[in-house]
Parts: sequence; C-alpha cells; structure tokens
Amino acid sequence: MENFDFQSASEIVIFGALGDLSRRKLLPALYQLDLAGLLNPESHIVGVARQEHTIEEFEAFVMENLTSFVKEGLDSDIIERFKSRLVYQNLDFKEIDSYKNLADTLSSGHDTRVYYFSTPPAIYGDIGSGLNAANLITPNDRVVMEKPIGHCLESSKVINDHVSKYFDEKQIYRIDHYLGKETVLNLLVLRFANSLFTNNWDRNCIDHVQITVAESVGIEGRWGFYDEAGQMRDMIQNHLLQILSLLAMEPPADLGADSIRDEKLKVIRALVPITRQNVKEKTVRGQYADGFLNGVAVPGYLNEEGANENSNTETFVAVKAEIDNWRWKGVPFYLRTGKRMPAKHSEIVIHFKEQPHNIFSDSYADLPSNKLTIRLQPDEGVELQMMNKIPGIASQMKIHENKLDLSFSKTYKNTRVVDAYERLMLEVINGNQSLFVRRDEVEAAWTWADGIIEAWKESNEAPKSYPAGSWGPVSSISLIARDDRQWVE
Ligand SMILES: NC(=O)C1=CN([C@@H]2O[C@H](COP(=O)(O)OP(=O)(O)OC[C@H]3O[C@@H](n4cnc5c(N)ncnc54)[C@H](OP(=O)(O)O)[C@@H]3O)[C@@H](O)[C@H]2O)C=CC1
Ligand SMILES: O=C1O[C@H](COP(=O)(O)O)[C@@H](O)[C@H](O)[C@H]1O
Repeated sequence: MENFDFQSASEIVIFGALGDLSRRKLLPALYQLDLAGLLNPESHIVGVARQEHTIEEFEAFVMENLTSFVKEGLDSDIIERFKSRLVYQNLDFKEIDSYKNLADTLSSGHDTRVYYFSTPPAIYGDIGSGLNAANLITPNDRVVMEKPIGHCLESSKVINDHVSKYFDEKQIYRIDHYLGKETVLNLLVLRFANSLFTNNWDRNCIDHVQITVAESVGIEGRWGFYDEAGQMRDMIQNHLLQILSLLAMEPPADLGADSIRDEKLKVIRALVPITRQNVKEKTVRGQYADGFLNGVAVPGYLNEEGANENSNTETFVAVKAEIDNWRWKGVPFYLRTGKRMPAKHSEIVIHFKEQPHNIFSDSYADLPSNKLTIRLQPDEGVELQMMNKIPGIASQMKIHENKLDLSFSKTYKNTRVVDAYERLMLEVINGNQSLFVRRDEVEAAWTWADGIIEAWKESNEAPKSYPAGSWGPVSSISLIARDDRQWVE
C-alpha cells in the first residue's frame, strides 16, 4: 500500500458532489491540482448526487462554482481539460441496488479510485455497502471521510465499523482540513527543524499556551446540522484537538503516517478528563445573541433562519485543557473557539516563562515574558515577541518589547497560500496518510469531548449569552483570569 505511483488516481468519485463542501472546496481544489499539473492526465472526476442532471448541466454547475470560488481566475486551457474529465451519475446513496448504475458509469481498468464521502456521516456505511454490492471496491481504492465522524464515541464506532467492513484502515483517509493548512503543517517545521524551539518546548520553559479559532460567520444556513452538533463537536473535538496534539506531541521518529499519529494519540489520551465536579471551573459555553459585526446588525443564534427558539446549543466554547504527562504537567492549554466573534482570526500563542530576576528594573519594571505567536489565518505567519535595546546614547539603557515577524505574505511574496483541501486531496492521490486522522485518534478525542458534553448535561446550565461581534461571554475572561492570566486579543 505504501508504494502507490505519484498521480496514480484515475478516478475521483465525489459523493455529494452538488453539496456545499464540494462546490466551495473540493472542485476548486481539484482545479488547482490540475492547473499545477498534479492530476494524472487520464483521471476522471465523477460527481455523484441525488438529482438527475445531464453532463452539460453538471459542467455548467462546476463552471459556475469554479468561477465563484477560484479567486485567481480561471485558465481557459486548463478549464477545457478539467471539463473533459467530468462525469456525472445520479444516485440515492441509500439504494443499494442502484449502485450498479454507478458501476456502469465508472471506467473499467482503473489503477485507483478515490471515493470522497462528502455527505452526512450517518450514510457513510450505506455508501460502503452500495459500493461493495456493486463490486466497486478493490484493495487499491481509497475512501475519504469528512468530519465530524459521528455525534459521540458510540456513534463514531458504528460508522467506522460499518465502513471498515469494506475498507482496510490503510485505505481510509479521515479528513480534518486543519491538518492541511500551511500554517498547521508549519508547526512540524517550527518545532522539529529549529533547535531554539525543540529544546525549549516543555514545562520548564513554557508557562501556558493559548489556541484561539475565532470565526466572524454565524452558522451560514446550516442551523439543522449545527444545532445537533454545537461548537464542541463541530470544532473542538476535531480541529482544536488536532492542533493541540501537534503542538504537544513528542518528536516523531520520522514523517511517516503512523509515527506522527502514534505521538498525537498519546497526547489526546493524556488529556485530563473534565467532569461534573470541575466543568464550571474549566469550561465556558456560550451562545451568541443579537449584535453588530463591523457596524452591521446581525441576528442572534436563536433568531437565525430556521431556529428553534429554545435551543441550548453552544456557539462558543472555552476550555482549560491539561495534559497529564512529563512534558506538560502544570502547563495549561487554553482553547477558545466561537461563531460570530469580531473577526476571522485563528492563532496559537506560546507564552514562555518569565525571567527569574530582572536586572533592568531601573528602566523596565516588569519584564514581559517572550511570546511566540503562530498566526494560522488570515495573515499567516510566525512572530516572536522579545525584548530589545532601543539604540542610542543615554545614561540608562532603554529597552522595549519588539517582535521578529515572519509574515508569509511579506516573506514569500507572490506565493499563493495553498488551500487545505488542495494539499489533502493531493496526499490522498499520493497515498500518504500522515495528514489524516486514524480511528483511535478520533475515538480518543470523542472520549474526552463526550466527558465534557456529559458534564454540561448533568450541570443543566444554559449557555452564557454573548453579543454577536464580541469575544465571547464574560466568563471566558474569568476562566483564564482565575489563573492570573489573560487572553491575547
Ligand atoms: N460545508 C463545509 O464547509 C464543511 C462540511 N464538512 C462535512 O462535509 C460533509 C458534506 O457537507 P456539506 O457539503 O456542507 O453538506 P450538504 O448538505 O451541502 O451536501 C451533502 C450532499 O449529500 C447529498 N445527499 C445526502 N443524502 C443523500 C442520499 N441519500 N442520496 C444522495 N445524495 C445525498 C445531498 O443531496 P441533496 O441536496 O439532494 O440532499 C448533498 O448534495 C459533511 O459530513 C460535513 O460535516 C466538513 C467541514 C466543512
Ligand atoms: O469544519 C468546520 O470548519 C469551518 C471553519 O473552517 P476554516 O477553514 O474556515 O477555518 C467552520 O466554519 C465549520 O462550522 C466547521 O464545520
């Protein structure tokens, strides 16, 4: 399985091809790979969805969405080639018998098929059964599954068990698109290619870590889906825990898929469980109310289209996470993520420990500690805050806090920031599972998240309200202030 030819995928089959993810992310990602010459010239892209469409209608749909979502504009030659790759098949994914129609549509003699499940996770197993019934699975094929897998540990097991009947773990690519972001990938380089950080990355040198993933959008017409999930299942269980595990893991022996995933798993398993006894002290749940974003009035969660006005679903979560191991004992990882915050702004801030003694107290009373800021998006980059002498002649040395700023847009001018889905799709095509989540990681993450969700349920408290356009409920400030610390805004 490890020796797939580069660009070997001859058919990329998207289930749910007319859906939101396919329109905004998957089709544009495939176009970019084609543009970069990274798709096999013979590869087909097969859209599968419920509605009947002619190939011309599907082509028109693809064109409309590429025009909207490929920011740099389209190259006419590549578009012609891309269109010639398209195939469409309508199918009800739950109708096992109808998969024979798909079998007739797919080309024979392919090297490898990539089946991308861009549908509600509850039907992943049905699609597996349908493909199996129509003899459409060979050992070379791969399946990509979107997150969140399930609603809790038990439901994730049901889905994984069902899909595992037909696909070996080596064929399964569980996507967490944050793992494909340039800045998240750069965490590996930052940590393991710079001895400055490698040697100072533990409880002896680091005071605490903050991870913020703020979004200005609300739930974007996805009320039905979102209300069942909430921010804990939608963001913390997957994206934030994946970031945390990359930040906190031990050095993997190499970049092999299992080397990295083994180390991430150990971190997730070492997270201290949050229980009914300490859930109030260690977490905050919030829900946005009516407010303003950039001066424009926006409705609260309960006033969104399709809302149920009694919903207690959280749109904001802050957690003080702790890792019970030698490296991180006593170093809190404060996580926060929410919808309708003032801006789309995701970053990690590593707060190093303070100097034990200040010899500059005459000119600078409280020496601030060094901070390493990793800006995930937008304005991707890395920034190190440090003290520096202000040049000049003076009887007393003047020092101030300044930063080394490695902003991607300034440092790598004219280099496009590759979208996460492009990177991940390419890794699937190349048969590299390093950036995909293994089943045991998903289950460990659910175990920890389920504990918090259960503790919230038992405590029976409504989420705290915060105005849309703010940084979350006031209690999120108290969560960190109780430890004499504050969020970096
Ligand atoms: N959208 C996003 O930004 C993100 C999405 N995801 C995940 O990606 C997956 C897809 O999400 P998204 O694109 O937003 O969802 P959508 O609802 O927009 O798309 C799902 C597609 O699946 C089709 N579908 C569902 N059931 C069947 C069926 N029985 N037979 C045939 N077609 C069916 C739907 O068709 P129809 O319209 O006819 O029902 C629709 O085209 C989900 O797992 C989601 O959690 C993950 C991260 C981000
Ligand atoms: O998976 C999801 O991620 C998006 C945020 O992704 P980003 O790449 O724009 O940061 C989030 O809006 C969505 O609710 C969630 O399902």
